[in-house]
Amino acid sequence: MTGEKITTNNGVLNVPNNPVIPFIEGDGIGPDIWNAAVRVFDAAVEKAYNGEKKIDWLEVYAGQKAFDKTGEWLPQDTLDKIDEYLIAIKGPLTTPIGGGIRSLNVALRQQLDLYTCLRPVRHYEGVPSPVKRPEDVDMAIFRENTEDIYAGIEFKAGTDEVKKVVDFLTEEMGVKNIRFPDTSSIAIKPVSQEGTERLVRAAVQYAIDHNKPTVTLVHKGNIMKFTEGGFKQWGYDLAEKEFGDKVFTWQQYDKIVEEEGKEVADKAQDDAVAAGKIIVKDSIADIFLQQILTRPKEYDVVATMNLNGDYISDALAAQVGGIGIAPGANINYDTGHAIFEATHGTAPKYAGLDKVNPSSVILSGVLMLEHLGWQEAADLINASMEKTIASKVVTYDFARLMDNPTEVKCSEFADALISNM
Ligand SMILES: NC(=O)C1=CN([C@@H]2O[C@H](COP(=O)(O)OP(=O)(O)OC[C@H]3O[C@@H](n4cnc5c(N)ncnc54)[C@H](OP(=O)(O)O)[C@@H]3O)[C@@H](O)[C@H]2O)C=CC1
Ligand SMILES: O=C(O)CCC(=O)C(=O)O
Ligand SMILES: [Mg+2]
Repeated sequence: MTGEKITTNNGVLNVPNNPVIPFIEGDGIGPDIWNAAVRVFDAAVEKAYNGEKKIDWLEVYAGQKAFDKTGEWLPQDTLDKIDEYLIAIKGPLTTPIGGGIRSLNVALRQQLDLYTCLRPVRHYEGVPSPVKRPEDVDMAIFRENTEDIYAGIEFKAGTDEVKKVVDFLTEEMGVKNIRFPDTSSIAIKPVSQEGTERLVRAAVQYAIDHNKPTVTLVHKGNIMKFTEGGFKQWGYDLAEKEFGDKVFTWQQYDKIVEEEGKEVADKAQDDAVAAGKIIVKDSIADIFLQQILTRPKEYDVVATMNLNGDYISDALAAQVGGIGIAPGANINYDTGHAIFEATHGTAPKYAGLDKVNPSSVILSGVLMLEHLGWQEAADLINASMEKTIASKVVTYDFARLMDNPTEVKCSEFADALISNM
């Protein structure tokens, strides 16, 4: 290992020319996409900086590969290394359904307290899409990454544990509406003011930094009044308290309507827009899922809880070509820790076939390069991605939706990206 550590000073990253960056290859299609992606990253960095900068990749283990080597699915050494080197990148990891280990992806986010899952969604010209105007989709999803039902607090039907929970709820808390108490599993959904505030703070700051006109708080607060409704309330309060005259919220709008009438409120909102303030609004999750299809232009930055964010990110990805091209990052803006990762999973039926689209992990790497301040290398990959797709050289997922494509393998798509840089 010849590289140096990335460090942080008062929230500002200090990136050496040869940073050590840990990577987790991932399960299933992980090795296929990682082997393609790493060549693209190295080529872009080499070309952008003429050899002055170079990433020193450090493999760390999680998932099946870790288990085969160490008998553990998520070794402490992996967490320690990411903690030490601050920035990492990973492929997808398998989570069994209905039993077995809990998600390693979620464990990494929780144990390193990577409270923001940032998933920007935009269209690359030429990418096939099921909607008429995919170019209207340009959103950044801020998904809370440590709370909600992803906390994994669940009690299985038929166990002594769930019986205790049901007895406590019915006997001590006066709960009368567990429909089938003897055969229910129970899950707990913690959503906190602190968790909400740090996520919404990051989302509004992102809107300011990236010149985005709106932030939308997405919730199901009509039904889950204190968790999802709390998220909405704490989110609005935080925006008003910490961002003052940089924002105008729908909560402020409603108050003006109540006190001075709708005309005055409309004028206040128009004035706020004219003054370049960010409009902070909210939407209930079900109608939001309709409106991102019918009126995507109305949404820019989206702040939401863990489960909503998981659903919304795959749904939005579909509108711009699917999860094969949807990048993501898990970030703690306070400590500087971040793990960049594809939005999709391990797609086991394609594992080892050198077939799938590596763009999701490649564009996650682009987010990482931007995060490091290596914009020139990020720009090279973005431009090459656009050029390659425009020339219809694509993997199977895009090829099946295009007229006259040149379908290439995962590794060949990486070759094309490199030669088009
Ligand atoms: N962050 C992570 O590590 C994540 C892990 N997972 C885990 O992955 C496993 C499998 O999950 P599953 O729900 O099947 O979802 P996956 O995302 O693994 O795959 C579902 C489908 O999405 C398409 N797809 C996925 N990746 C690509 C790609 N790179 N290029 C092109 N198409 C792609 C394929 O569609 P088609 O069949 O149409 O070709 C695939 O069959 C589970 O264990 C799950 O828990 C899931 C999500 C995230
Ligand atoms: O951890 C998993 O297996 C799934 C996670 C997931 O779907 C996501 O983060 O988008
Ligand atoms: Mg998901």
